[in-house]
Amino acid sequence: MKITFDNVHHIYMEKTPFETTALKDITVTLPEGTCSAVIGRTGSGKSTLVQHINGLLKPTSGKVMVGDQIIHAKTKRKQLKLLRRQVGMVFQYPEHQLFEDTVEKDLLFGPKNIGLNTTKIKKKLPELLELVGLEPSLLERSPFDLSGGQMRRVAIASVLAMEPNVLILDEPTAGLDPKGQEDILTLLKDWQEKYQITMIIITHQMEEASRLAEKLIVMDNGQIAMEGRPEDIYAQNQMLQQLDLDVPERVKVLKYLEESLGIRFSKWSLTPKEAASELNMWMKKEKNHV
Ligand SMILES: Nc1ncnc2c1ncn2[C@@H]1O[C@H](COP(=O)(O)OP(=O)(O)OP(=O)(O)O)[C@@H](O)[C@H]1O
Repeated sequence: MKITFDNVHHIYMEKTPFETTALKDITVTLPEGTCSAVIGRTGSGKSTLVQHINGLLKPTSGKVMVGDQIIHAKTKRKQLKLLRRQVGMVFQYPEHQLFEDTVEKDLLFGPKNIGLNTTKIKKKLPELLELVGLEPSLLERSPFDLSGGQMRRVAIASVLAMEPNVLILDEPTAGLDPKGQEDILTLLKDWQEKYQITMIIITHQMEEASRLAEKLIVMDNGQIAMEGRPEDIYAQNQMLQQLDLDVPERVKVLKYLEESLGIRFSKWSLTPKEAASELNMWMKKEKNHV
Protein backbone atom coordinates (compact mmCIF):
# COMPACT_ATOMS: atom_id res chain seq x y z
CA MET A 1 0.00 0.00 0.00
CA LYS A 2 1.28 3.43 -0.92
CA ILE A 3 1.25 5.98 1.92
CA THR A 4 0.95 9.69 1.31
CA PHE A 5 1.07 12.59 3.78
CA ASP A 6 -0.52 15.71 2.38
CA ASN A 7 0.18 18.90 4.31
CA VAL A 8 -0.12 17.21 7.69
CA HIS A 9 0.08 19.17 10.94
CA HIS A 10 -0.22 17.56 14.34
CA ILE A 11 -0.73 19.55 17.51
CA TYR A 12 -0.84 17.80 20.90
CA MET A 13 -3.12 19.29 23.56
CA GLU A 14 -4.34 21.98 21.19
CA LYS A 15 -5.72 25.14 22.74
CA THR A 16 -4.29 24.35 26.17
CA PRO A 17 -1.25 25.93 27.85
CA PHE A 18 0.62 22.66 27.00
CA GLU A 19 0.00 22.87 23.24
CA THR A 20 2.91 21.29 21.27
CA THR A 21 3.17 21.33 17.49
CA ALA A 22 4.81 17.97 16.76
CA LEU A 23 4.38 17.92 12.95
CA LYS A 24 4.42 20.91 10.63
CA ASP A 25 3.39 20.82 7.02
CA ILE A 26 4.43 17.23 6.26
CA THR A 27 4.08 16.25 2.62
CA VAL A 28 5.77 13.00 1.66
CA THR A 29 5.10 9.70 -0.11
CA LEU A 30 6.25 6.28 1.05
CA PRO A 31 6.23 4.05 -2.03
CA GLU A 32 4.33 0.76 -2.03
CA GLY A 33 6.33 -2.43 -1.41
CA THR A 34 9.50 -0.69 -0.27
CA CYS A 35 11.17 0.10 3.04
CA SER A 36 11.45 3.70 4.22
CA ALA A 37 13.41 4.76 7.29
CA VAL A 38 12.43 7.72 9.47
CA ILE A 39 15.47 9.07 11.23
CA GLY A 40 16.20 12.10 13.41
CA ARG A 41 16.97 13.42 16.86
CA THR A 42 14.88 12.69 19.96
CA GLY A 43 11.69 14.73 19.88
CA SER A 44 11.92 15.48 16.15
CA GLY A 45 8.48 13.93 15.49
CA LYS A 46 9.27 10.43 14.22
CA SER A 47 6.78 8.55 16.42
CA THR A 48 4.07 11.14 15.87
CA LEU A 49 4.55 10.79 12.11
CA VAL A 50 4.22 7.00 11.99
CA GLN A 51 1.29 6.83 14.39
CA HIS A 52 -0.73 8.60 11.69
CA ILE A 53 -0.25 5.58 9.43
CA ASN A 54 -2.00 3.04 11.67
CA GLY A 55 -4.68 5.41 12.90
CA LEU A 56 -3.36 5.83 16.45
CA LEU A 57 -3.29 9.57 15.72
CA LYS A 58 -5.29 11.77 13.34
CA PRO A 59 -3.89 14.89 11.71
CA THR A 60 -4.93 18.21 13.26
CA SER A 61 -5.06 19.41 9.66
CA GLY A 62 -4.13 17.91 6.31
CA LYS A 63 -4.65 14.27 5.38
CA VAL A 64 -2.90 10.92 5.26
CA MET A 65 -3.70 8.33 2.60
CA VAL A 66 -2.95 4.67 3.29
CA GLY A 67 -3.84 2.79 0.11
CA ASP A 68 -7.30 4.11 -0.66
CA GLN A 69 -8.14 5.03 2.93
CA ILE A 70 -8.04 8.69 3.87
CA ILE A 71 -7.39 9.84 7.44
CA HIS A 72 -8.14 13.43 8.41
CA ALA A 73 -9.23 15.29 11.54
CA LYS A 74 -12.83 14.12 11.19
CA THR A 75 -12.23 10.45 10.31
CA LYS A 76 -14.46 8.20 12.44
CA ARG A 77 -13.01 5.75 14.99
CA LYS A 78 -14.58 2.78 13.18
CA GLN A 79 -12.55 3.54 10.04
CA LEU A 80 -9.36 3.82 12.08
CA LYS A 81 -10.05 0.37 13.51
CA LEU A 82 -10.20 -1.06 9.98
CA LEU A 83 -6.86 0.54 9.25
CA ARG A 84 -5.25 -1.17 12.24
CA ARG A 85 -6.02 -4.54 10.66
CA GLN A 86 -3.88 -3.70 7.68
CA VAL A 87 -1.09 -1.81 9.37
CA GLY A 88 1.03 -3.73 11.88
CA MET A 89 3.05 -1.84 14.43
CA VAL A 90 6.01 -3.19 16.37
CA PHE A 91 6.57 -0.83 19.29
CA GLN A 92 9.91 -0.27 21.04
CA TYR A 93 10.90 -3.25 23.20
CA PRO A 94 7.93 -5.28 21.89
CA GLU A 95 8.88 -8.28 24.07
CA HIS A 96 7.51 -6.32 27.04
CA GLN A 97 4.07 -6.92 25.55
CA LEU A 98 4.37 -10.72 25.57
CA PHE A 99 2.18 -12.05 28.34
CA GLU A 100 0.76 -15.50 27.48
CA ASP A 101 2.15 -18.73 28.94
CA THR A 102 3.19 -20.18 25.58
CA VAL A 103 4.74 -18.72 22.44
CA GLU A 104 1.84 -20.15 20.42
CA LYS A 105 -0.77 -18.29 22.47
CA ASP A 106 1.16 -15.04 22.14
CA LEU A 107 1.40 -15.48 18.37
CA LEU A 108 -2.35 -16.10 18.10
CA PHE A 109 -3.40 -13.22 20.36
CA GLY A 110 -3.15 -10.46 17.73
CA PRO A 111 -4.88 -12.37 14.88
CA LYS A 112 -7.70 -13.37 17.28
CA ASN A 113 -8.07 -9.79 18.45
CA ILE A 114 -8.64 -8.48 14.93
CA GLY A 115 -11.03 -11.31 14.03
CA LEU A 116 -8.82 -13.43 11.73
CA ASN A 117 -9.38 -17.18 11.28
CA THR A 118 -7.00 -18.53 13.94
CA THR A 119 -7.36 -22.20 12.88
CA LYS A 120 -5.79 -21.29 9.55
CA ILE A 121 -3.10 -19.14 11.16
CA LYS A 122 -2.27 -21.84 13.74
CA LYS A 123 -1.30 -24.20 10.91
CA LYS A 124 1.11 -21.60 9.55
CA LEU A 125 2.85 -20.87 12.88
CA PRO A 126 5.72 -23.41 12.54
CA GLU A 127 6.59 -21.86 9.16
CA LEU A 128 6.32 -18.35 10.60
CA LEU A 129 8.70 -19.24 13.44
CA GLU A 130 11.20 -20.66 10.95
CA LEU A 131 10.97 -17.48 8.91
CA VAL A 132 11.95 -15.43 11.95
CA GLY A 133 14.80 -17.84 12.67
CA LEU A 134 13.27 -19.80 15.56
CA GLU A 135 12.72 -23.52 16.04
CA PRO A 136 9.04 -24.54 15.63
CA SER A 137 9.49 -26.60 18.83
CA LEU A 138 9.49 -23.29 20.75
CA LEU A 139 5.73 -22.95 20.17
CA GLU A 140 4.98 -24.87 23.37
CA ARG A 141 7.57 -23.02 25.47
CA SER A 142 6.93 -20.03 27.69
CA PRO A 143 8.14 -16.83 25.97
CA PHE A 144 9.73 -15.87 29.29
CA ASP A 145 12.19 -18.79 29.11
CA LEU A 146 13.70 -17.41 25.89
CA SER A 147 16.74 -15.16 25.41
CA GLY A 148 16.26 -11.42 24.76
CA GLY A 149 16.91 -11.84 21.03
CA GLN A 150 14.50 -14.78 20.79
CA MET A 151 11.80 -12.87 22.66
CA ARG A 152 12.20 -9.95 20.24
CA ARG A 153 11.73 -12.38 17.32
CA VAL A 154 8.57 -13.83 18.89
CA ALA A 155 7.22 -10.31 19.46
CA ILE A 156 7.90 -9.33 15.84
CA ALA A 157 6.38 -12.62 14.64
CA SER A 158 3.23 -11.88 16.66
CA VAL A 159 2.68 -8.79 14.51
CA LEU A 160 3.65 -10.63 11.30
CA ALA A 161 1.04 -13.31 12.19
CA MET A 162 -1.62 -10.67 11.49
CA GLU A 163 -0.35 -10.58 7.90
CA PRO A 164 -0.18 -6.77 7.68
CA ASN A 165 0.16 -5.04 4.32
CA VAL A 166 2.11 -2.29 6.03
CA LEU A 167 4.60 -2.90 8.83
CA ILE A 168 5.89 -0.13 11.10
CA LEU A 169 8.81 -0.83 13.44
CA ASP A 170 9.90 1.60 16.14
CA GLU A 171 13.63 1.02 16.79
CA PRO A 172 13.42 -2.75 16.24
CA THR A 173 16.99 -3.46 17.38
CA ALA A 174 17.09 -1.25 20.49
CA GLY A 175 18.86 -2.90 23.42
CA LEU A 176 20.14 -5.95 21.49
CA ASP A 177 23.82 -6.93 21.17
CA PRO A 178 25.48 -6.46 17.72
CA LYS A 179 24.79 -10.06 16.66
CA GLY A 180 21.14 -9.79 17.78
CA GLN A 181 20.81 -6.48 15.90
CA GLU A 182 22.24 -7.95 12.71
CA ASP A 183 19.94 -11.00 12.96
CA ILE A 184 16.81 -8.85 13.35
CA LEU A 185 17.80 -6.58 10.44
CA THR A 186 18.42 -9.61 8.22
CA LEU A 187 15.08 -11.16 9.13
CA LEU A 188 13.22 -7.91 8.42
CA LYS A 189 14.97 -7.40 5.10
CA ASP A 190 14.24 -10.99 4.02
CA TRP A 191 10.58 -10.64 5.06
CA GLN A 192 10.15 -7.36 3.23
CA GLU A 193 11.73 -8.76 0.07
CA LYS A 194 9.71 -11.98 0.22
CA TYR A 195 6.29 -10.39 0.72
CA GLN A 196 6.95 -6.96 -0.81
CA ILE A 197 5.09 -5.24 2.03
CA THR A 198 5.44 -1.53 2.67
CA MET A 199 7.77 -1.21 5.66
CA ILE A 200 8.59 1.85 7.76
CA ILE A 201 11.33 1.75 10.34
CA ILE A 202 12.06 4.42 12.94
CA THR A 203 15.68 4.59 13.99
CA HIS A 204 18.29 6.89 15.51
CA GLN A 205 21.04 5.08 13.64
CA MET A 206 21.98 5.82 10.05
CA GLU A 207 23.77 2.46 9.96
CA GLU A 208 20.50 0.64 10.59
CA ALA A 209 18.54 2.80 8.15
CA SER A 210 21.11 2.14 5.46
CA ARG A 211 20.79 -1.64 5.85
CA LEU A 212 17.07 -1.69 5.11
CA ALA A 213 15.71 1.43 3.52
CA GLU A 214 15.31 2.45 -0.08
CA LYS A 215 14.10 5.85 1.09
CA LEU A 216 15.29 7.98 4.02
CA ILE A 217 13.18 10.63 5.72
CA VAL A 218 15.19 12.82 8.05
CA MET A 219 13.05 14.66 10.61
CA ASP A 220 14.03 17.82 12.45
CA ASN A 221 11.82 19.82 14.77
CA GLY A 222 8.55 18.43 13.38
CA GLN A 223 9.52 18.95 9.76
CA ILE A 224 11.15 16.90 7.03
CA ALA A 225 14.70 18.19 6.77
CA MET A 226 15.81 15.76 4.04
CA GLU A 227 14.22 12.95 2.06
CA GLY A 228 15.34 10.74 -0.77
CA ARG A 229 17.43 7.79 -1.78
CA PRO A 230 20.16 6.91 0.75
CA GLU A 231 22.94 7.63 -1.76
CA ASP A 232 21.57 11.15 -2.38
CA ILE A 233 21.29 11.81 1.35
CA TYR A 234 24.85 10.57 2.00
CA ALA A 235 26.12 13.04 -0.56
CA GLN A 236 24.96 15.90 1.73
CA ASN A 237 27.49 15.35 4.45
CA GLN A 238 27.44 18.87 5.87
CA MET A 239 23.67 18.96 6.25
CA LEU A 240 23.76 15.53 7.95
CA GLN A 241 26.27 16.77 10.48
CA GLN A 242 24.07 19.76 11.31
CA LEU A 243 21.37 17.23 12.16
CA ASP A 244 23.76 15.17 14.37
CA LEU A 245 23.84 12.40 11.75
CA ASP A 246 26.65 10.92 9.74
CA VAL A 247 27.22 8.72 6.70
CA PRO A 248 27.35 5.10 7.95
CA GLU A 249 30.90 3.78 8.50
CA ARG A 250 30.21 0.87 6.14
CA VAL A 251 29.26 3.28 3.35
CA LYS A 252 32.37 5.38 4.03
CA VAL A 253 34.51 2.26 3.47
CA LEU A 254 32.68 1.42 0.22
CA LYS A 255 33.06 5.02 -1.01
CA TYR A 256 36.75 5.00 -0.15
CA LEU A 257 37.26 1.76 -2.10
CA GLU A 258 35.37 3.21 -5.08
CA GLU A 259 37.48 6.34 -5.10
CA SER A 260 40.84 4.64 -4.58
CA LEU A 261 40.35 1.51 -6.74
CA GLY A 262 37.78 2.57 -9.30
CA ILE A 263 35.42 -0.31 -8.44
CA ARG A 264 31.63 0.37 -8.59
CA PHE A 265 29.51 -1.43 -5.97
CA SER A 266 25.97 -2.48 -6.90
CA LYS A 267 24.39 -0.65 -3.92
CA TRP A 268 25.28 1.10 -0.66
CA SER A 269 23.30 -1.31 1.48
CA LEU A 270 25.69 -4.24 0.92
CA THR A 271 26.59 -6.29 3.98
CA PRO A 272 30.37 -6.67 4.57
CA LYS A 273 30.11 -10.23 3.18
CA GLU A 274 28.34 -9.05 0.00
CA ALA A 275 30.84 -6.20 -0.42
CA ALA A 276 33.76 -8.64 -0.05
CA SER A 277 32.22 -10.90 -2.68
CA GLU A 278 31.77 -8.00 -5.15
CA LEU A 279 35.33 -6.88 -4.44
CA ASN A 280 36.58 -10.39 -5.08
CA MET A 281 34.78 -10.63 -8.41
CA TRP A 282 36.04 -7.21 -9.42
CA MET A 283 39.64 -8.21 -8.57
CA LYS A 284 39.33 -11.41 -10.64
CA LYS A 285 38.04 -9.41 -13.62
CA GLU A 286 40.85 -6.85 -13.27
CA LYS A 287 43.43 -9.66 -13.14
CA ASN A 288 42.06 -11.15 -16.38
CA HIS A 289 42.34 -7.73 -18.07
CA VAL A 290 46.03 -7.36 -17.23
N1 LIG B 1 1.36 12.39 23.95
C1 LIG B 1 1.99 13.55 23.82
N2 LIG B 1 1.51 14.67 24.41
C2 LIG B 1 2.14 15.85 24.30
N3 LIG B 1 3.27 16.05 23.59
C3 LIG B 1 3.80 14.98 22.99
C4 LIG B 1 3.21 13.68 23.08
N4 LIG B 1 3.97 12.80 22.38
C5 LIG B 1 4.99 13.52 21.87
N5 LIG B 1 4.91 14.82 22.24
C6 LIG B 1 5.83 15.90 21.86
O1 LIG B 1 5.84 15.97 20.43
C7 LIG B 1 7.17 16.18 19.93
C8 LIG B 1 7.57 15.05 18.99
O2 LIG B 1 7.64 13.85 19.76
P1 LIG B 1 7.86 12.41 19.12
O3 LIG B 1 7.71 11.41 20.21
O4 LIG B 1 7.03 12.29 17.91
O5 LIG B 1 9.41 12.51 18.69
P2 LIG B 1 10.43 11.34 18.33
O6 LIG B 1 11.30 11.87 17.24
O7 LIG B 1 9.70 10.08 18.06
O8 LIG B 1 11.27 11.20 19.67
P3 LIG B 1 12.07 9.92 20.26
O9 LIG B 1 13.19 9.64 19.33
O10 LIG B 1 12.54 10.38 21.58
O11 LIG B 1 11.08 8.77 20.36
C9 LIG B 1 8.07 16.31 21.17
O12 LIG B 1 8.20 17.68 21.48
C10 LIG B 1 7.28 15.59 22.24
O13 LIG B 1 7.57 16.12 23.52
